[in-house]
Amino acid sequence: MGKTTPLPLSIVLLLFISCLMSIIGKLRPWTSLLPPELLSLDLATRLHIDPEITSLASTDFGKLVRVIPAAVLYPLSLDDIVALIRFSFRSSVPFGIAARGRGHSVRGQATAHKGVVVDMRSLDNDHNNGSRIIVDRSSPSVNNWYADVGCEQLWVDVLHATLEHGLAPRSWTDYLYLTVGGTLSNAGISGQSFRHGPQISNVYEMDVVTGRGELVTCSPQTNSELFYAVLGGLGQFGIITRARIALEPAPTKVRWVRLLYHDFIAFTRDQEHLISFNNGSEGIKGLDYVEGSLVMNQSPANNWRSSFFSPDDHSRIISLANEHGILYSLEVAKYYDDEVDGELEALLKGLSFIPDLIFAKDVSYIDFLNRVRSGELELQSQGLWDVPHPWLNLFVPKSRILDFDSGAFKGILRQNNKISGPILVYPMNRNKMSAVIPEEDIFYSIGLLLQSSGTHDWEHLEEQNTEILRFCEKAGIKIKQYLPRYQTKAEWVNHFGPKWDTFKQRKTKFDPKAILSPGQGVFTS
Ligand SMILES: Cc1cc2nc3c(=O)[nH]c(=O)nc-3n(C[C@H](O)[C@H](O)[C@H](O)COP(=O)(O)OP(=O)(O)OC[C@H]3O[C@@H](n4cnc5c(N)ncnc54)[C@H](O)[C@@H]3O)c2cc1C
Repeated sequence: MGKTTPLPLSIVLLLFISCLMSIIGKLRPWTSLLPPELLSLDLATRLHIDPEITSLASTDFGKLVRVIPAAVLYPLSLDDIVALIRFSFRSSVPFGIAARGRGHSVRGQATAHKGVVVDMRSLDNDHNNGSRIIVDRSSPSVNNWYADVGCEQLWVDVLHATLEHGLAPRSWTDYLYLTVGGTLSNAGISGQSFRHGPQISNVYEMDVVTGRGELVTCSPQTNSELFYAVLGGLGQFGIITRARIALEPAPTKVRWVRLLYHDFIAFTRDQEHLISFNNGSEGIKGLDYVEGSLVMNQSPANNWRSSFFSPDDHSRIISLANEHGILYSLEVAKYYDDEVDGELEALLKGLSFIPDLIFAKDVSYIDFLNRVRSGELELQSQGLWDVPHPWLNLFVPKSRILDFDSGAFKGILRQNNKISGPILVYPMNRNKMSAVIPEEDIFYSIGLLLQSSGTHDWEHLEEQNTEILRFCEKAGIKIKQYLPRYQTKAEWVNHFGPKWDTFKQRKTKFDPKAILSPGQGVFTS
């Protein structure tokens, strides 16, 4: 055996110091940003400070901002979330905590500067024995059928689990790969909202961990203030861990129809007529889904939201859009099991779409609800999904929608010709909506779902958004933003309007140290 020579003392010392430096380097975020006592908690092994992990949690689908947290918690159970919030609440220097669903916000709403991001998806683990979606249809009344759902669950998984019982939620988002907790913190809107209200209007009960670290069950009957605060509450009052979602019998098929218009007045008149038959009013059951979108040069009729038209129809529509500058595509759906022709014909009778430009197809209920997924997968395969998304979502009062069309659609968007992505426009009823909306019975949801072609050229789309907002301000169009991220307190106060005082009082009650969802920027700059 060869003789081993001991390393010179200076090298041993050097190695020791470099090891120490690397450990201190790793610990630095703890010691400098979070109280070191956090390490003594049970959950410490599930708190990660690795720069690769904190970097992933520093941005979102929008790819417009970057806010680095001190750590990311991968909770094993609700106890971890309770312990973390309680710790921050009791600490002399509380730190921010943000629940992160899928991080599909676009302006850093699920981030926590120097705080802790809680990766909610990790609750979907073996520890919970796959019991995070439980369907109950034991009641004789359909109005009492529900699913108890963990808020880290994706809506697509809720759909599959409930369909096994022949049931499904009533209200949806267009895209299903969003978490239940994430959309319930905003509103969750789509073409069903005119009829059933947004997703936040279809919840019976929730479990919430408040900013004091207390786990509370709330409903319209019990702890109702917390219940109404949390739904659409931008994550400001508590982390939702379970929601009881209203269900209805699921249909098997959907007749999906698109009607094209060149006249915006006729288009909106028909949309408003169609949403007037909601929930059996005037003895007619009405449609199950009503939306609409613009068709123009850089916003083609087929896009990632859905490739509805055949190639031949698509070329025909594009050449007509070029001729008119803009076309408007009214999109409706009627659910059914056996027969739909007569009922649908009666509903669409007398509408003023361009003769012959009506297109229909029959699809399964699942394929209809999950219609955006194939477009997403295609963009992903082309490397065009993970690009900046400077989205702008607005609610515009019905009385000013024609002015909005002239100034924003026919004016700014056409002149700039910078559009790239779907542009949605569809009406909703105030009486179904509890989120922040304009002061009118009917208002339009406008979604400018734009994306940049590369990673850096999004500024010009953002300038266009600013131009649209300035136009509304100058023209006195009292819009409300959906999913906003304001920079100043004055803007938030203006956003909430008369609801601001209640919002603030509830914050003092449920999260007095302003720990939760700091990325929204409502109570933290
Ligand atoms: C492709 C795409 C399509 C979309 N389509 C629609 C649509 O049709 N309709 C619609 O309304 N919206 C739509 N959205 C927007 C979507 O509703 C929001 O992005 C929403 O935030 C859901 O995303 P998320 O689950 O990733 O939540 P995140 O972005 O992770 O979180 C959003 C906010 O909620 C908070 N939060 C997350 N989970 C919880 C929880 N359990 N408890 C309390 N607070 C929580 C976060 O801290 C953050 O402030 C779409 C977004 C994308 C990217």
